[in-house]
Amino acid sequence: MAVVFRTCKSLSKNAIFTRGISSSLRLHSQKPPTPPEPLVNVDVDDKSGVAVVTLNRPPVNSLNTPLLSELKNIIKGLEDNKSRGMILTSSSETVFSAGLDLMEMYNAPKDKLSAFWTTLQSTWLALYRSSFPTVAAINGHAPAGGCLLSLSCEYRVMVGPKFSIGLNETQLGIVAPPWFVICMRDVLGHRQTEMALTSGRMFSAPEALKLGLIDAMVTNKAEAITEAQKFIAQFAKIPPLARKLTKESVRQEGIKYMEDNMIDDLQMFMDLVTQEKIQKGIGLYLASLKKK
Ligand SMILES: CCCCCCCC/C=C\C=C\CC(=O)SCCNC(=O)CCNC(=O)[C@H](O)C(C)(C)COP(=O)(O)OP(=O)(O)OC[C@H]1O[C@@H](n2cnc3c(N)ncnc32)[C@H](O)[C@@H]1OP(=O)(O)O
Repeated sequence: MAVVFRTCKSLSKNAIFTRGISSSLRLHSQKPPTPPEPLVNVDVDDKSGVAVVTLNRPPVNSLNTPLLSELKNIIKGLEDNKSRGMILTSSSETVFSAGLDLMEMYNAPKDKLSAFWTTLQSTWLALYRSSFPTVAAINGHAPAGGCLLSLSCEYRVMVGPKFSIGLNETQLGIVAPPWFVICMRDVLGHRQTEMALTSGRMFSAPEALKLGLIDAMVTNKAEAITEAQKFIAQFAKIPPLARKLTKESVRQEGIKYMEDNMIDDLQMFMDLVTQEKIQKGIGLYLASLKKK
């Protein structure tokens, strides 16, 4: 797996920024400061043109505005570079993503809350409608927003059996927005989605496989990446434009929902999340996570 520098340069603003800073600082000081780790890494394979995109925000890859923004820029960069495919995975050994960063929603000023949700909306749309094949290599727990990212890809390979996945929002006293529901329904169908979402149930990898929430279960990350590459390889001989238009057609409901309802969806989020009892609930949940 090789990092294509030209691609990375155009993909990660962070990469250009850190290179620029460190080379100029070297003139003035002995020890250049360590550049910050990117929140999302991207490695493009020279031969296949497939990108492995790795969420890298320890400890649990909770999705905050900067991470989502970086992910969106990477997806846009891959589009511009006519990527052959993208595999989304995590640098953590136990967590794919803990979902939305609850700190972004707790006692947050309205402008930050609004920026957070609109970044989530646009990042989701970029991933959901991406023209290239997408696979989630789910190498750890994937609750809520972590599950949403997985569902937005075309194929899911999960490391099992001990990790879990699901949309657990109702357990937290919050409501999965309609586009989360559409994503789940795309994959599970109406009845199983209703059962899963109303209970906020988290599924073990074997349960998820049985239900169809994931497509394959493997025992480690390397196997997950190999399976993901195999899925993407099957599109090598399919004309990309036909594939892209077909994907858009199949996913039209979700795409249209978001395009037509961005502002209303933001309003619903703001109205719900700023309620006192919801804030209290998020605070208690965060405290329970920290007490563990
Ligand atoms: C009708 C239409 C209405 C429309 C309205 C829309 C409203 C929708 C609003 C919100 C939607 C939200 C979706 C979400 O994604 S909410 C997030 C839900 N996530 C979770 O429930 C997962 C919580 N985390 C865990 O279960 C675990 O952390 C786990 C991922 C299993 C990993 O466990 P472990 O490895 O043991 O790690 P720790 O639990 O010890 O966590 C380490 C530290 O990370 C902090 N943490 C964990 N998760 C989050 C998070 N999501 N956000 C922020 N911080 C998180 C945790 O507190 C630990 O912190 P510290 O080290 O300081 O103790």
